[in-house]
Amino acid sequence: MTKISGIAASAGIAIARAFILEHPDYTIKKTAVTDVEAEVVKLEEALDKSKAELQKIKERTLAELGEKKAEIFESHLLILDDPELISPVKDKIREDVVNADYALNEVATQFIAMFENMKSAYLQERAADMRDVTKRVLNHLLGIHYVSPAEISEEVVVIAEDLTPSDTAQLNRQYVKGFTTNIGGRTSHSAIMARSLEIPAVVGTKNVLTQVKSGDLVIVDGLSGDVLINPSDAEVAEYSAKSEAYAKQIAEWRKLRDEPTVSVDGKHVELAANIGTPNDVTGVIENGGEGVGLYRTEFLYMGRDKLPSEEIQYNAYRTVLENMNGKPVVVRTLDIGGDKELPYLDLPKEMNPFLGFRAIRLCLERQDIFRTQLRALLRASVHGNLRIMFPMIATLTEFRAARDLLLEEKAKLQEEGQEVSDSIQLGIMVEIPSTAVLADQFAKEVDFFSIGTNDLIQYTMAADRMNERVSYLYQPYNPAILRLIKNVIDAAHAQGKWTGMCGEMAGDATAIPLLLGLGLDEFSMSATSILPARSQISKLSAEEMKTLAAKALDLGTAEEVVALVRAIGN
Ligand SMILES: C=C(OP(=O)(O)O)C(=O)O
Ligand SMILES: [Mg+2]
Repeated sequence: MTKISGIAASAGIAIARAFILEHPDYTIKKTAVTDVEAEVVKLEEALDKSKAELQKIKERTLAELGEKKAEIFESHLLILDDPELISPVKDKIREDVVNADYALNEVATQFIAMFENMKSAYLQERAADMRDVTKRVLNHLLGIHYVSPAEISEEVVVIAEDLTPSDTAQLNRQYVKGFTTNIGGRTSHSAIMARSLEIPAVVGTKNVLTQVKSGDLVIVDGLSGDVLINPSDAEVAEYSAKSEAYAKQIAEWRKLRDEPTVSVDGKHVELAANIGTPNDVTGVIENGGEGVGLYRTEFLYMGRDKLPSEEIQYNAYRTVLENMNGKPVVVRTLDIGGDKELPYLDLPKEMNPFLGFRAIRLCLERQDIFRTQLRALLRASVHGNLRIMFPMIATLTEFRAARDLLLEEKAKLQEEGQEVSDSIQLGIMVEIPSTAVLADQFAKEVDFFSIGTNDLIQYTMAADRMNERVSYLYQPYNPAILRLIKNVIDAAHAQGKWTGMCGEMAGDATAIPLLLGLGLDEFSMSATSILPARSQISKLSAEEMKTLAAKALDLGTAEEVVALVRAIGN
């Protein structure tokens, strides 16, 4: 057995065979061939293998997920049978005397560009199908063995260098029992999504990919951050018992589902959930969330080929508001950039994407994108208790500019006779130190703050949240961070406003006593963290935590703060 350690990113234990997920290299070279007919045969064989594969996937999808989801594979099969695509590829092989993969790639690229430039949304979407199908055939031509995360159909633990948020979104919980990666941190977006999918995960192991072979038995302990490769029978038994104990603990927490969140001395706080898609609302309700404290709308913009229309967005926002049944829902406007990319926006590569053209900076420049989202939100506002929040606000001027666009769109909608709620609270994320420092000025103009510690910590400590090499500097408990949090909470309270926190720190058992003591009003976290947090708070005294927080603010290091909190035996 080999044991390696990483960062515990999503709780739970997974025991299954390893599935190595690697993104293939599709660099294609043009080569002059001597036997063109052999290339044509190669192409035909690759087409046949692709069709057989697609047929199988289609049948499985039909049986497991229904007709609608299986349709996509039917359309892929049709593309492979389409003479308008296949004949020009064969012609090119014969006329240009070139290799099959080159000819296919050239012809398909032209079709993709043509579809992308079509006016009809239906035809634009065909570009994505064409891209997918081409890759499948190229896999056979180039001898690449690639199975996309969506196609995994047996119980596995996924092993990868890194997972993008869109890879993670494709993971099927039924088969993917856990995952572990070389890079990433607890607040990288794949880790955040693993928590909402409730898939145990360990990230940032640095070398799991070189240690594990496909088919090895792997244990991923998302509670401790350990990964065991080819464990003994005794170890498998030990971890199975640990997994059962964890399941029992969850059942115990579930009893608190419909209870309010109150400390021993009667202080109420609100425990809300972070979500990425309307589907996540089920988890929020199952886990007793008192609201949605952060709806990361950028996932609505991912996994597609173009911007989502106002209607698509309106439906998503309305679904979340209706399903939350009057409970508050904080929707954050588009926060693209950093580790969340939108290939179809074709933005230039940046040296420091986390410090670059992202979130509100992009929205204030690309007002077409921003206004569409604001309209969709305003229209949806009549279906529940909507709160709107702007991400990455660095200056009051940015907030005012964003607020003015919102007000303009509201006035336009009302002129058009559309109903818009008059009680939408408008707040900002506090994730840039300048805003945390100047919170007293912001508090006069916003309705609420939500502290985004994932970014606030990385910007305050100058330590990339995705880079495990500097993860030792990523210190939620550093007194510098605690002082910024206190500044924000006090500034809000002085103006009669509330402060929430939607960074991962809000659900962290070591941070919770301090945050309660600092007077945080709303804690927003992964849905699965809500019940443990409720249980923890019910055993704490808010008054005592006030004293604890005051002591922590006076300490010099994160380690001293952790020791102080641990000493209360929480
Ligand atoms: C919640 C936050 O936003 P995101 O993780 O999406 O950057 C944060 O920065 O704390
Ligand atoms: Mg952020």
